[in-house]
Amino acid sequence: MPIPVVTIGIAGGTGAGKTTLAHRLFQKLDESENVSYLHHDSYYRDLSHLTPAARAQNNFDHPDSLETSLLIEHIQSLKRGEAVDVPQWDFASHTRAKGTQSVTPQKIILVEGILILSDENLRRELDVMVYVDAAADIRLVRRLSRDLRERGRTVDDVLRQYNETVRPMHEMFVEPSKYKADVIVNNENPHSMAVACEVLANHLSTKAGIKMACT
Ligand SMILES: Nc1ncnc2c1ncn2[C@@H]1O[C@H](COP(=O)(O)OP(=O)(O)O)[C@@H](O)[C@H]1O
Ligand SMILES: Nc1ccn([C@@H]2O[C@H](COP(=O)(O)O)[C@@H](O)[C@H]2O)c(=O)n1
Repeated sequence: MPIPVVTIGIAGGTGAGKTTLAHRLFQKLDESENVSYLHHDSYYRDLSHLTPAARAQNNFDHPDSLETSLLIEHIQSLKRGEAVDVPQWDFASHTRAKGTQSVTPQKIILVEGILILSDENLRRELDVMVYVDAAADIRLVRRLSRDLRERGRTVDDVLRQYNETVRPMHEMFVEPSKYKADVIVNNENPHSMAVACEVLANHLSTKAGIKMACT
C-alpha cells in the first residue's frame, strides 16, 4: 500500500552547504518523522576496472559519471513503500565499496547532489527543489578543507581537479540548474536558511501533515 510521500531535492555546487542543510532539516523534523536520505554521490559508476591514476582523472562532475537511472528507480521504489539497497561510494579509491546500505521507505525522501536538478527525469520525481548557493571562492575553500580532511586528497589533487573538471562542469550543468529550483538558499546569509526552513515546513505541513519546527 503506497504511503503519502514528499520528495525534497537539495542541489547546489560542491561545498555550497547541501549536506549541512540536509542535516539541519533532520534535526528540525519531529522525531517521529523519519527521512529516507539518498545521496546522488552513492550512484557514481564503478571505476574499479581502471588503474588508480586513471580513476583520479575521471570527470566526476559530468552527469554521465553517475547512474542516475538507478537513483530514479530507488526513489520510485521508496514511493511504493519498498526498501532499497543503495550502493556505497569510496571517495579515496574512486570505486563502489563492497556491500550496500538498506534505506527504508519514510514519509520524506531527501535527495542530495550537485546534479540532481540538471536531470529532467529526476526533477519529475521531486516535489520541492532547493538550490543552495554560495560564491565560488567560498565553495572552493570549503571543498579544499573537506577533501583534505575526509576524502584522502592532497592540495594539488583538489586544485587540479577543480580547474580541470569541477569548475567547468559547474558552469555547464550545476549553475544553470539553479533556475529550475523552487527555493534558492543563500548559504552566506543565515536568514536565508531560516526562510528556506519556513517554506519547507509550510509545504510539508500542507501536503503531508508533517510537522517541522524551524525556531
Ligand atoms: N554557512 C556555512 N558557514 C561555514 N561553513 C559552512 C557553512 N555551510 C557549510 N559549511 C562547511 O563547508 C563544508 C562543506 O559543506 P557541505 O554541507 O558538506 O557542502 P556540500 O554538501 O554542498 O558539498 C563543510 O565542512 C561544512 O561544515
Ligand atoms: N570519487 C569522487 C567522486 C566525486 N568527487 C567530487 O564530489 C563532488 C560532489 O560532492 P559534494 O559533496 O562536494 O557535493 C563533485 O564535485 C566531484 O568532483 C570526487 O572528488 N571524487
